Amino acid sequence: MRTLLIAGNWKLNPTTVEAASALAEGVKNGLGAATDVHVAIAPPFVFLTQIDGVLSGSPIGLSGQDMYWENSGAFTGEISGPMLVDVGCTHVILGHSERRHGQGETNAQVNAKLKAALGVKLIPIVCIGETKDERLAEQTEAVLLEQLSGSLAGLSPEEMAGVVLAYEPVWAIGTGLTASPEQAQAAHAYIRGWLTQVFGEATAARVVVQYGGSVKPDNAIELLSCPDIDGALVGGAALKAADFLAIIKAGQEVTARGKS
Ligand SMILES: O=C(CO)COP(=O)(O)O
Repeated sequence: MRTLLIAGNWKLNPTTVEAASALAEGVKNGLGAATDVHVAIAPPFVFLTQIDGVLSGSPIGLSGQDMYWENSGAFTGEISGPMLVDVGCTHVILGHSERRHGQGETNAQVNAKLKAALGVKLIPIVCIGETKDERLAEQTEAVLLEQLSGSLAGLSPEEMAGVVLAYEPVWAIGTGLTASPEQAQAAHAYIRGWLTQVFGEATAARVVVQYGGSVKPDNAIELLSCPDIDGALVGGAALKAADFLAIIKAGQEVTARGKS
């Protein structure tokens, strides 16, 4: 079985280094040394150094929320892969819908960032997912196909095996609307099928595909129990240590029970 990855995307929260440190401390203390599921948090860039210190000695991964495809140079406002590595990051989120739709980020740009991330040995978490209108127009699979083929273009099977995908239906993000386990599993099965076709069965079986979109303590078990859902990318509920820890616990329960 793939090891579940429960990751917290803090987005533009919290607004002070004290609050960010306290949140990270709460997650670290609650988790202890447990490693049966993988855990990562993605604080805002400016808090990464401080939080790397807080996480010292814990198995929790540290993630950037984005990065640029060049390593250095005249790119005002950007953050590069080597910089993330230098401040202790292990992961980086790429192509989040809030960047695709809010900042006009394209599949080609996500692909360039992905290759740069792999180049510095960061574990990329590549986000994909359809909008409400696209789902209503029955375009979900067409949108996933375009995002998968564009964002993951040119990867070898070995590189692909080290990439995490996050299926985040845009209509479920921050809305309290969660994809039903059936809807989520169907999308994940489509993604796994595409991976099998393009990269082969052995690689597809290794790729961790998270679900994201209003994951909460009370819906985590049923989502994480789905055969092709290998973790969660958590937004709002990752801002309360107790809620995030409860989602991690759900992952640990599913892991202990095993999936069919
Ligand atoms: O966008 C998300 C994680 O990247 C999900 O956010 P919410 O959990 O707040 O819906």
